[in-house]
Amino acid sequence: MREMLSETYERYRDVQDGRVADYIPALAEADSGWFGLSLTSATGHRFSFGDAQLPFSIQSISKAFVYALVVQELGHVEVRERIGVNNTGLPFNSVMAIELNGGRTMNPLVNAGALATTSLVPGTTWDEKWDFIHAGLSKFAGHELEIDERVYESEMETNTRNRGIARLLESYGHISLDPMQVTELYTRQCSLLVTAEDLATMGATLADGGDCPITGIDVVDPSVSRDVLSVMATNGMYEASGDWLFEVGMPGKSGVSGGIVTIAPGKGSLATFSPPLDAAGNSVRGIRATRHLSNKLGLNLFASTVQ
Ligand SMILES: NC(=O)CC[C@H](N)C(=O)O
Repeated sequence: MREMLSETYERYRDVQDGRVADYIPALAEADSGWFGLSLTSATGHRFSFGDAQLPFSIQSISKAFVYALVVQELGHVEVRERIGVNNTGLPFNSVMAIELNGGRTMNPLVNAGALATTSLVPGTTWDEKWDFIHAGLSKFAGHELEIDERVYESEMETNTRNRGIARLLESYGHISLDPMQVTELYTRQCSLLVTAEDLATMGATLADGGDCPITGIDVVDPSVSRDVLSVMATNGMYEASGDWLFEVGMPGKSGVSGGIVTIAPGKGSLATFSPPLDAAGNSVRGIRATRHLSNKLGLNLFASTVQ
């Protein structure tokens, strides 16, 4: 397996396409050459190559895991009614997606739906809500995750658009907490530091029906994992989710710092890290490497044979 990861690394390391995100100033400092691959099986075996132990802020990938924790608390009927499960067909930070849909969010994996999902986190104070998110995402990863305070401050200074989205949802009555508090919580969850190895473990927890294969801790129920994976399949790569599912054939979730986590249900998870992004905000090397490994390992859920 390690040879297959190293072959994939060599195959795509020289790809020069894509641009490192710079709308959050601290993210612009990333090296465009960073490239890491990690795979964790549902039985807890791990294989890594390249910059798989380099920490980066989790960004949008946090949305899938906070959604899991909220569905676990509130149940999938209520969360589906409130947040939705359909693709917007629009960029991740779209305001139009709200306006075109009667003031409602469409799904939990773009900013509007993620802010609304974070507003449903249990707890009476901001600190309690934050502890819930922090402890929950750490359980998925199998150890306590740290915060990148620099990324947090940098995004807090520039996240006027997300504050606007939260305020717009408030105007429609579709957010369950003060919009500024929600934006802070959401920005903080996006600033948690992970490595590709952590992401692969988080994904393997979903692949294994909610049990972390490294610690054995039961983080969410199997029915919650199932819901999260279906929402990742339809929305995990924003408006490019159809292209992704067509090419890779597995649920995945990306973030603007360059991470992608992909889940082979029942089998395990593959995580990639490479900062240069395409126009939709998905890692260019990450997409190519995952597509290649999906084909090589026969992981496409829609394929009957290895092609
Ligand atoms: N696509 C992303 O990873 C976006 C996350 C980022 N924190 C934002 O809200 O803009």
